[in-house]
Amino acid sequence: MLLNFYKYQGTGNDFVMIDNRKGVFPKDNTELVSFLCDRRFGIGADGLILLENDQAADFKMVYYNSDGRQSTMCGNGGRCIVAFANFLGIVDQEISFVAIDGLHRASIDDGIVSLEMQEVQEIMEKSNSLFLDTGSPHHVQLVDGLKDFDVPKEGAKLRYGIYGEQGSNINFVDQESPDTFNVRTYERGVEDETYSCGTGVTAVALAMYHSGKTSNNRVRINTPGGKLEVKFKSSPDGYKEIWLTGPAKLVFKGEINVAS
Ligand SMILES: N[C@@H](CCC[C@H](N)C(=O)O)C(=O)O
Repeated sequence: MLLNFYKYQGTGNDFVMIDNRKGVFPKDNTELVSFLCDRRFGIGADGLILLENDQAADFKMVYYNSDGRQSTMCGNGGRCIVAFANFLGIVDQEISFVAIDGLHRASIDDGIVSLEMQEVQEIMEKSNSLFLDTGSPHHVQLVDGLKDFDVPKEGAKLRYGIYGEQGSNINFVDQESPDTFNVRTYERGVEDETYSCGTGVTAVALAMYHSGKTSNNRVRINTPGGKLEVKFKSSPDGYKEIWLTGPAKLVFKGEINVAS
């Protein structure tokens, strides 16, 4: 069977995107998703995203990590599926879609996508890190020498060492200026460093504000794959109106032969 796909990337976090509005994709086929994401034998990506019909919103997003398993919310993937929906002509300026963590609003302007993330009520402070869930679980830790830090090794140690079966994504951070941070992320379910992680960048922005490293509620984040911005409102019961903004691009489209 020939499978049509589109390849998108959002600040270097890349995804196989499939229009599954006809509902023909075998959603429980972990092996197939892992093959499609394989960078040697398949298309290659950090994850795979299905665009599906939804009764209450413009569309539904189903996200898989490259290990082939469905996972929690993907911020960069959410920005890329908005660009994909715009390319397919199924949305206009103001967009809403349903993901595993609920309804999201979004907008797109000349390839730049702003995505509203779910509210965050709790940020856990540990001895040298913070932990919060921005749609996916994130460990946030300031480090010296981020540029040369062994993110795959140190990230795996923490992901498997202190976060049990569920695991967590691991973000290593250094501060560039009062409102700008550099971030490198080890991603659960990719089990390696990715060029960028949207829910991770969102977690870093909130964690840095929460711990007083910045007093700005509009935070710039540099990742190896590009620049993102997170703005938010702080309230007595947490953080809301959290918007993740950055580029999302179609790289290529194609078809791939898969066993039917
Ligand atoms: N790259 C994503 C995060 C995707 C989910 C994450 N790997 C997990 O399993 O928690 C993003 O941009 O947020």
